[in-house]
Amino acid sequence: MLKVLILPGDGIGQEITTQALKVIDCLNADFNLGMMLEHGLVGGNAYDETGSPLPQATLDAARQCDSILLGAVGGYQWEFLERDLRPERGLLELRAEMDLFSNLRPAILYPQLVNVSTLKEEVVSGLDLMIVRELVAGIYFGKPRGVEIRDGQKYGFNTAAYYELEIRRIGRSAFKIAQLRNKRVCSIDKANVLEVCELWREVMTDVAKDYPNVELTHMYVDNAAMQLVKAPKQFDVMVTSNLFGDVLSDCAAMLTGSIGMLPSASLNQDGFGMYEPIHGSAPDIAGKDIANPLAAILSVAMMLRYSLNQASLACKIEAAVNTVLNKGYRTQDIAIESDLVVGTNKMGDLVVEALV
Ligand SMILES: NC(=O)C1=CN([C@@H]2O[C@H](COP(=O)(O)OP(=O)(O)OC[C@H]3O[C@@H](n4cnc5c(N)ncnc54)[C@H](O)[C@@H]3O)[C@@H](O)[C@H]2O)C=CC1
Ligand SMILES: CC(C)CC(=O)C(=O)O
Ligand SMILES: [Mg+2]
Repeated sequence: MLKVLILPGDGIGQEITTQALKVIDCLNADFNLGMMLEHGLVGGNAYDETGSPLPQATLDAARQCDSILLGAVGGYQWEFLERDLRPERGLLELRAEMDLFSNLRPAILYPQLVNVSTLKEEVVSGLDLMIVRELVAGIYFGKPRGVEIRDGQKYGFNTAAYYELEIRRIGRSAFKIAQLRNKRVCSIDKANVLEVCELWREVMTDVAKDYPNVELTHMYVDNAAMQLVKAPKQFDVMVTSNLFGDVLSDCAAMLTGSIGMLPSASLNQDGFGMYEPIHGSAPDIAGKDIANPLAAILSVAMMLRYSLNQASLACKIEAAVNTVLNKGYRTQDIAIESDLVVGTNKMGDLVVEALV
């Protein structure tokens, strides 16, 4: 029996996870998946109920399950809490506690959405790139950090830091993935300015020696942002640090039509994973039944493929998403005038219908 911990979180996290659960229920009922679900709290909801954005019970459950499915965390009402109590801190801690250092963010343009991308068809059609983001170190975790009074005024500071081993292991993840794809890794850094990136580049170059069939190139992050918009199909695998990966993956998401289309996997050394859409809790649209649940549903597909050894069921989910898009159904974020616009719930139902 596969045990999966469900952490819907806040805002649209709740609505989109409900749709992903419909898909899991269907796979359990009709395809004998045998997935047992446990539900837990994380983020703002967890803070409201327990006083912590990552309750001990959630962490204990995370340590005892085979995989985690997470919605999203955060919301306006928690923005003024002390930083360690904020929803985002709960998610960051969960990633760190489970050592989920390898964050895979595939940006794939479904052909049905080519006209929804903000870029021209010839620039984006056929886009299939993989962003490999380091997830448990770098400036999101570096110390010292804080805001204090210096020289009679407020002074804010964070630390961008990587150990060689932290760079080496994310490098290996990227090269291994590239070996299964088009055998090209582009490492993104800012080595012209930052010492930490100088080390990043040096270590990536060294890791590359173990993967002679994969081509390694380097690119500065400012240029990478431009190239993603100018000629995104030049990339196969992009490997980068925590902050740069966070920013570049939101950018890449828009090439596919919407941030509501991008799933992700966050893996540790043993292949244990947490799966979540790359978007946040979208408080601006929460509770309106308009959020796109496809990133959450496609995150279930990634879970089946990367952690649960069920690649054929993963393909079934992806095929079902394709079928629904082929029929012209769209949530608002990926709709153009001629499409059949449906809500979050209906989109979940349509994917389930296409599955069976
Ligand atoms: N992994 C996580 O849980 C993340 C949490 N956050 C948190 O989420 C909250 C909102 O942050 P934002 O910067 O606004 O980022 P966001 O990703 O939540 O939203 C950005 C924009 O994209 C839209 N959007 C996002 N997901 C969508 C979906 N599935 N369907 C249709 N439209 C969608 C939103 O309506 C909004 O206009 C903050 O509290 C932030 O800290 C942000 C990013 C990641
Ligand atoms: C902790 C999250 C709010 C960071 C983020 O934006 C992300 O992981 O995509
Ligand atoms: Mg982000």
